[in-house]
Amino acid sequence: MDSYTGPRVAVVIVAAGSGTRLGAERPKAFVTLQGLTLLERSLHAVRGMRHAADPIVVAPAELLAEAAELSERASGRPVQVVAGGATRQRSVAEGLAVVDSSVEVVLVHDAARALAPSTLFDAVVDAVVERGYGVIPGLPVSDTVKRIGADGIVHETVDRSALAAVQTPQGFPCEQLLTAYALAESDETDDAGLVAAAGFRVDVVPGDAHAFKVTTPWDLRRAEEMLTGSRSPRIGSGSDTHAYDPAAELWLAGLHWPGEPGLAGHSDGDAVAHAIVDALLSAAGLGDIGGVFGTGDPRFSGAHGDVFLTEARRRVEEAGFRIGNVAVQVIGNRPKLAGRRAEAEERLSAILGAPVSVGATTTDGLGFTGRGEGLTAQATALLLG
Ligand SMILES: Nc1ccn([C@@H]2O[C@H](COP(=O)(O)OP(=O)(O)OP(=O)(O)O)[C@@H](O)[C@H]2O)c(=O)n1
Ligand SMILES: C[C@](O)(CO)[C@H](O)COP(=O)(O)O
Repeated sequence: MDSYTGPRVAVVIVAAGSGTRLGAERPKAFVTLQGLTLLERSLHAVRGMRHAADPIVVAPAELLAEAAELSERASGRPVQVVAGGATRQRSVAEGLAVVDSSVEVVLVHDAARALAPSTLFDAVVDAVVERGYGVIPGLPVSDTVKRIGADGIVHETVDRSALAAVQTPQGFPCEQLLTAYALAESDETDDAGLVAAAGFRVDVVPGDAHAFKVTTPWDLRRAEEMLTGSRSPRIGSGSDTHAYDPAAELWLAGLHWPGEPGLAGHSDGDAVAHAIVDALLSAAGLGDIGGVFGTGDPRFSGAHGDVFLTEARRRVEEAGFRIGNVAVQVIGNRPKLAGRRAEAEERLSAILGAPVSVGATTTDGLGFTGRGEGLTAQATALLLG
């Protein structure tokens, strides 16, 4: 952003935790939420900021390469990625170690708060600039809070009007945060704790309910539901026609059909797969198969349908969609699909991770399909946001 005249901002995104309470197969920041990892979603929020901000990603040492690739894709440019430490505080310190000396405001953000909106990041920067000290987003505590003993006995009710449940991004003048980390003696669960311990003032500003931390499987489900409900479903349609080529092998609906005349084409001519790819891309607003894969690209010469379907799925998921279902109809005299319909549906559903139904019809001898010159497939795809 050449015309940007605001403060120089860096956002340290801590993504090096293991996510033991989530219990997923991958470290939490690398778990996907509607097709994008928590880390990518956090980076999208940074990218959407009104303020120009440089993200710095702190990732598990063994996932540095993957983190760099995801970060570059989500940010549209190379991103500094460093290895984290054993605690959140150590990980933040590793990120701060590479903050450029010209940076004026540093935000520290949990990758786990993947749905925190860009507006919250901007509001925190604005408040830090206006006040000249640290600010943290917080929400009022709505439950009654009790102080309890180790034995589970309730000792007292805590005055909740004096409490806030604090979130990230937490923002600070760069120098104050660096000083606090340099002086750190205690192990705090947030950055504001260290900054306050170093003697600097920190204020709470209004938080955002979307900035909740994905900690448990229940939180992940809640995040999924919020995303599903937040975008309208989208449908798309696609069709593909190929002439029969008796000299070629037939590949259709991801299956090989020995003894049947094949279909002519740059790839394997699988009209069913290609129609589905077009339906998926159109539903996501990502163009069409020719634009995405290009018939001139030698990588796709002779490629089977699963190559195109897998890449189309990756792209729609990367765009934040989940495939709801796909329906496809084959129009032509051959092959007779009925005997292998279930097999075709199973194969296509496995590739797309969503139900695919396959039907077939003829055209009563009319047109090119009726004359047995070729075959058409028409597909409709539903994407959920
Ligand atoms: N050594 C650590 C621990 C945590 N974090 C990051 O700090 C944020 C908040 O931590 P938390 O939600 O507690 O994540 P985990 O430590 O991964 O979770 P758990 O305590 O369930 O293992 C997360 O984005 C996490 O990736 C980190 O970068 N390095
Ligand atoms: C920084 C934080 O997200 C603010 O609420 C929180 O303290 C992190 O806590 P955890 O102990 O790492 O779960």
